[in-house]
Amino acid sequence: MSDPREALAGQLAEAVASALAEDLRHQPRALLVVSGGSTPVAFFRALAATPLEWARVDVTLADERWVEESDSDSNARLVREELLQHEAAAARFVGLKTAAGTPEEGAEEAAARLEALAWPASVVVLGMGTDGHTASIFADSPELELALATRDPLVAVRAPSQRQPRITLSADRLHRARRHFLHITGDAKRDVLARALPGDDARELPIRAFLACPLAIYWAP
Ligand SMILES: O=C(O)[C@H](O)[C@@H](O)[C@H](O)[C@H](O)COP(=O)(O)O
Repeated sequence: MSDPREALAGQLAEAVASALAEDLRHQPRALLVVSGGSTPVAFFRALAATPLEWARVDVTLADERWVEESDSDSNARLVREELLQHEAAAARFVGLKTAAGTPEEGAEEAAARLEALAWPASVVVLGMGTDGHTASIFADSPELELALATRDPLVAVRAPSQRQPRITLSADRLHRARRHFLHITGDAKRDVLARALPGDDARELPIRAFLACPLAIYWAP
């Protein structure tokens, strides 16, 4: 029997590629917003191998750790190494990390880069932590309420639970997409999602800010 997580990654890649292709029939460029972390690797590899007019696709991140791309924690590095390969190498990547020393100092330049992209995004792919965070909207961060409420595109985040300062697309900006996918695996995340679904306080479990997008949930054991 095939690995359920590999099968899920392939199904998600198929759905995302189909969404991008559909939008490219009606507009000059299509925007894909992806999350980092470990879960997306199989999805990125499957999507990278998918034929598409990638030269007309912009890719950006839902969030970024404020580290150099040489750092193994960099989401930009993950995207370049796992997604922007093969067929998808032709896509235009717009990262969130700038040369500024902190995300607070870099947010303005990063926001200017984002404004040039084809909003609303065709697709936003979210992950989720077992604390219910998504992107870098963390329940323990002092910037939580701002990230949930601001209409600014980006928020600098300093969550005590996280090793590095981060920058995240705000909930408002993440909502500016035609399609939202949640890509999670394992029983622990399934249980967190089960706890999130009946509630509505996104301050407790930030994933709740996206449960009515509508949201296509891609989960495997
Ligand atoms: O930068 C990040 O870490 C992601 O954007 C983050 O929101 C991720 O989706 C979750 O933390 C899940 O991460 P895993 O896939 O590693 O469990």
